[in-house]
Amino acid sequence: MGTVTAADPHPSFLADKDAKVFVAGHRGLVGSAILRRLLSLGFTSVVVRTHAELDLTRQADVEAFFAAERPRYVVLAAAKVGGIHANSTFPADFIAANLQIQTNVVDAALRCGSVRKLLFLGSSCIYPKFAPQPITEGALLSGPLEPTNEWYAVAKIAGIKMCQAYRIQHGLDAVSAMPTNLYGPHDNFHPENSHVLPALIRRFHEAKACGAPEVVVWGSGSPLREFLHVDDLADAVIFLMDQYSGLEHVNVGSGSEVTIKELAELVKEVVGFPGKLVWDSSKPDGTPRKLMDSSKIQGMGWKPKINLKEGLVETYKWYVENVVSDKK
Ligand SMILES: NC(=O)C1=CN([C@@H]2O[C@H](COP(=O)(O)OP(=O)(O)OC[C@H]3O[C@@H](n4cnc5c(N)ncnc54)[C@H](OP(=O)(O)O)[C@@H]3O)[C@@H](O)[C@H]2O)C=CC1
Ligand SMILES: C[C@H]1O[C@H](OP(=O)(O)OP(=O)(O)OC[C@H]2O[C@@H](n3cnc4c(=O)[nH]c(N)nc43)[C@H](O)[C@@H]2O)[C@@H](O)[C@@H](O)C1=O
Repeated sequence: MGTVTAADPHPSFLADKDAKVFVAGHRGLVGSAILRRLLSLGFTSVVVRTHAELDLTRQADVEAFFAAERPRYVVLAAAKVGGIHANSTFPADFIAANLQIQTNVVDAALRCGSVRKLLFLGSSCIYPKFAPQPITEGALLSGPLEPTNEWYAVAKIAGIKMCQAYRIQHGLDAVSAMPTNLYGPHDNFHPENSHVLPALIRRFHEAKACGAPEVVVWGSGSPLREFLHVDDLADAVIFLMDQYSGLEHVNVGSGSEVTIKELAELVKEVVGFPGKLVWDSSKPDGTPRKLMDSSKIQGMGWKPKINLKEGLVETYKWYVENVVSDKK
């Protein structure tokens, strides 16, 4: 790690800490974790833009930004993201914004001529609804998608293919990482549009604060989900930026799964809500199970470090200190 060899005259990512790194989406769950990790590793020239400063759906603005900044490395963590309800309610936004953002960024990265490596972030929803478990990278495009998020999934599949096509035709070192369901500080805690874990943290917290007797949880409680703390994902992203240059995307998961019922019981315990759970069966369950096979990245040497209970305790503390206190 971090060496220059005769075969490859370029330093590795981790030996190139003064190079310009563009982290797109640096205020989101994933981008903020990657930014923290890069700064703690000693990267000195991380370039960021808020959505208001640079709308990545605007091709001309993205090209102008890349031509002016000429980054050497790009991590694409900007996307239109949401949970099961947001994905099924705003399909046009999810497919259009994501296709635009990723197409503009990957193409501009090639055109500006300075980019040595780009990492694109997809999601485990790219896989077929009934893919054999645990899901290997080879399951891509082997069956129909989960209907609640197929538009988002199609955009993410196009992102993987875009990286592959630009590698094959132009030699751009563009790699793709497919994380499982993520959580941690700077997550989106919106009551309807967020993912399940931040949604439940907020709902249990607010129910406890106002003395409500029960909390409503969506669906049947039976779907299984695999959760990974975003700091573990950030480590994996840095690891792949440094170590991986392949055509195929790479799964990034924790390897352990819980039912939504087990998750709800755990959040209830961590928040300290004394009441009961009520299930709203009018809400969709989504994919019954999506446990990823992460043996490819684990075989290269990356491993997750944070278990769900400790990650949840820390995330709830962050929520109370940063989201609840901001609302006061
Ligand atoms: N959260 C999860 O569970 C998972 C996430 N991922 C992937 O990780 C990546 C990041 O997700 P996550 O951090 O959760 O998402 P967030 O919603 O937390 O953050 C997304 C970021 O992208 C920015 N952004 C969105 N649209 C634009 C735009 N048009 N121009 C510029 N910036 C924009 C947002 O800025 P602003 O807030 O200002 O709009 C925000 O900083 C995505 O590719 C997602 O698919 C993969 C698996 C699971
Ligand atoms: C990462 C992944 O995330 C999304 O897929 P998902 O895993 O189905 O996402 P989710 O976190 O929203 O739900 C997980 C499960 O949890 C249940 N559930 C219970 N109660 C709440 C609740 O209050 N909110 C939410 N959102 N879900 C709830 C919910 O009914 C479902 O059974 C994709 O759209 C796409 O964005 C993607 O790639």
